[in-house]
Amino acid sequence: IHEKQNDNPITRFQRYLQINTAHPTPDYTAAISYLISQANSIGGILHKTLEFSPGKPLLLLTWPGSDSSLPSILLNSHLDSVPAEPSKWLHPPFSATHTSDGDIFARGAQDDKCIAMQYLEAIRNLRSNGFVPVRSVHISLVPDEEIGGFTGAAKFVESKEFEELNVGFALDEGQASPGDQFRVFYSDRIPWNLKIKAVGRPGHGSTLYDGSAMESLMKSVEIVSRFRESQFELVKAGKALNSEVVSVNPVYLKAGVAAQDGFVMNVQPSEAEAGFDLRLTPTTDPEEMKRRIATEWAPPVRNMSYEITEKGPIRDYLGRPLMTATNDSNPWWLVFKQAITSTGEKLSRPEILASTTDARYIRQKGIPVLGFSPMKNTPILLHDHNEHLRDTVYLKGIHVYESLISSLSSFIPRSCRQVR
Ligand code: MET
Ligand SMILES: [Zn+2]
Ligand SMILES: [Zn+2]
Repeated sequence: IHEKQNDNPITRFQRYLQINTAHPTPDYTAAISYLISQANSIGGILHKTLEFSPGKPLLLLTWPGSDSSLPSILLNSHLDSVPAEPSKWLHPPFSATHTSDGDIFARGAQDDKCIAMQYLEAIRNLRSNGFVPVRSVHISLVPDEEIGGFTGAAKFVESKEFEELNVGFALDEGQASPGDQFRVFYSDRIPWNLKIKAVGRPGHGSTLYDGSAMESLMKSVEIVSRFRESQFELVKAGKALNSEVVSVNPVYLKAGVAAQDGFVMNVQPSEAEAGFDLRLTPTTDPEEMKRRIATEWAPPVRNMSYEITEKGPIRDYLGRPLMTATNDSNPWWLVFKQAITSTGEKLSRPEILASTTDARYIRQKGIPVLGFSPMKNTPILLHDHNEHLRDTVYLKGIHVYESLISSLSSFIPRSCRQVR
């Protein structure tokens, strides 16, 4: 009884949540050694730690299948979390406090440490029921997703270790569903970091003159805001989901001598800059977006310049948008859907994810990936204060993964069945 109290699915989840994996100093070493200890306690799971960028370890766990010639199943989860502001939380963000209501409070409870532990718990249960997978099941626990994945998943998918996995289908994180149906994501939006900069003649703070850096930048901010509104209107009118339009949100403004100390307030600066988080839909024409930025948002006639940092790929290796088919043409989709419905659960219409995940790097290789986090009747709290997950929702998710992992790992396409 004592052991059960101290070691059960909830306490094992809490222990993972208590490891501080927040940027800028995520404790990858502790997270990985904890996950290895969990894999060891399950038994029959191989582990390998890879390091593609210094100080950025990646853990690969493998539950070997009985037929290693078949493409494998990959379950991905990132190790890192975004920072939290502890003073704004009801419970410390790395306490993993379990309240009397059943909620578990922690940064990472939804995004996305839940799925890593749920994958493992599902395998633990399947193994103790004597289930043996046909296809190998791999779990990748990757660093640095929250800062773009360049030093994590992006390097991993280009490695010989990844190629050797021969992945046929992958699951990655999704997002909570406030309603009674699970959500599933077939694509992500594409993040661009945009900086626009204006230069102009400096001048006395009392003078009205044309073409100051501030005036130019403010004109641009207005134009960007109008574009933002045009997109938001479509959402508000119910014509599109958030994830089906282009979003642009200002994330910083930088200008002026006054910005440094606030004392000198009589100088109009010679440079002014704004930064935006821009998210394209998977089918947005990137060239058209660039033309808009160059001609309307940062035109040289207003002495403006811009810099776009594309955070990851836009098209796959064949030049197609990074989208996974969710129709009969994709047998994995049918297996996925069936595995969910067989647990008595419902799936809502497949969506594009408004944010962005490491799934884009795997899709770029031409591998089908679905974004899925089994959290329903749950408020969407990723990156928010008081991120939490209900214990019953977490436990239900383990059973959903048992169904998914057993179905996906034993799936044999019709064309192969005859030969066998
Ligand atoms: C900018 S790369 C993606 C980081 C994070 N997952 C986001 O969507 O914002
Ligand atoms: Zn995430
Ligand atoms: Zn996140």
